Amino acid sequence: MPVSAPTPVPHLPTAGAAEPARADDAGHRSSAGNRQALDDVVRLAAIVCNTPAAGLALVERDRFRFKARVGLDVASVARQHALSEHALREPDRLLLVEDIAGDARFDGFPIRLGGRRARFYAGRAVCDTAGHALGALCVYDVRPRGLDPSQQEGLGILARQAQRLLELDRHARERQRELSEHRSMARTLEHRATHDSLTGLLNRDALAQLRADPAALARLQAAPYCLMLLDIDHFKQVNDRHGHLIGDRALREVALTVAGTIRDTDVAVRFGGEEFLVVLPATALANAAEIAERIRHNVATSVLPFRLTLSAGVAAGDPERDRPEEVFARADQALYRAKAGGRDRVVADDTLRLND
Ligand SMILES: Nc1nc2c(ncn2[C@@H]2O[C@H](COP(=O)(O)OP(=O)(O)OP(=O)(O)O)[C@@H](O)[C@H]2O)c(=O)[nH]1
Repeated sequence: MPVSAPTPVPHLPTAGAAEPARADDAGHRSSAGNRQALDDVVRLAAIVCNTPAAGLALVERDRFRFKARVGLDVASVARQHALSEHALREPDRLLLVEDIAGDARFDGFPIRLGGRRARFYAGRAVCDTAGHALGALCVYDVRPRGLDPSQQEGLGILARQAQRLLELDRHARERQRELSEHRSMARTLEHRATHDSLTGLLNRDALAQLRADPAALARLQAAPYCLMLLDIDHFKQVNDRHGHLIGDRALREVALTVAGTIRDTDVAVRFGGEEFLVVLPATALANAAEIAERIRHNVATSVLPFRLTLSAGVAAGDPERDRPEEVFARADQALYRAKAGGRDRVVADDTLRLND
């Protein structure tokens, strides 16, 4: 069979696919660099074999989808009509069909090049490392013809290169997946380390981290700022009368109420067993006391099967003048007065005004 005269190889990418090319959706996603390298392999196949068209067709369910192509009018072919299906059956050999029209097995072969039916096909299977066929590297022409031995060898070499590139793609995808698993694991661990598992609020370690970070501390202490301490009343009795599970439910209910009442810029911490600390940046004492009162009211009217109340102490701080420990001590003192005054109430620290 004579080898045809040189046919110009069109430039990539080829326009006019019968079906939009979606090879990257086929689980064969490539990096931009690898995509270019696969395009190069396909173009080189056309140059080596001196054909106007070439493609890397990968199996995607019941179709072959062209991962890279040059000179072809279609983006995919049904497997039942694809010559590459025959190439896969003998992956160690080149499938050479010198005249497609002359072979009844290939009736209905749909590949077209620049509007003309393909008459010549040569394809070499591309397999994964386990030997499973992934698809085929193929060349096409509009005239019946053949390939000389060096062209056949060249197509085989390029099929191996395509296989290497697809393997690199797979490794890159696996690394990407591992990386995203590690990131998600790190996020989970970080969340566990900084949040109370029962209520979902921040824990004391998280508060310590915020205090150790100058930028975060400055945000929390934006003047005037307040500290609020909330402590459930007679919580021991709740546990004793209703059991620890109901006690836990009550804690979650209070945490939800706190989280749902404060602003996004406020920070709520489960500070002890049944004690919560809220930092309210840029909040005046009267406003913080109002928020505490709202929390107290919402908890007292919550949907628990018994009446639950809490006491709150609120104190204001000035970052220029007060150390956080001093503000905390004043909020704690106010909480003590709320408990001593009969519980189910909010007490705002007034020592600052007295001292001023
Ligand atoms: N169910 C449950 N109970 C907890 C948890 N953490 C702490 N507690 C309980 O909270 C109760 C706190 O009791 P106390 O410190 O005596 O205070 P109280 O009964 O609330 O009394 P006052 O604060 O004086 O009103 C204890 O019984 C703890 O066992 C928890 O995670 N779940």
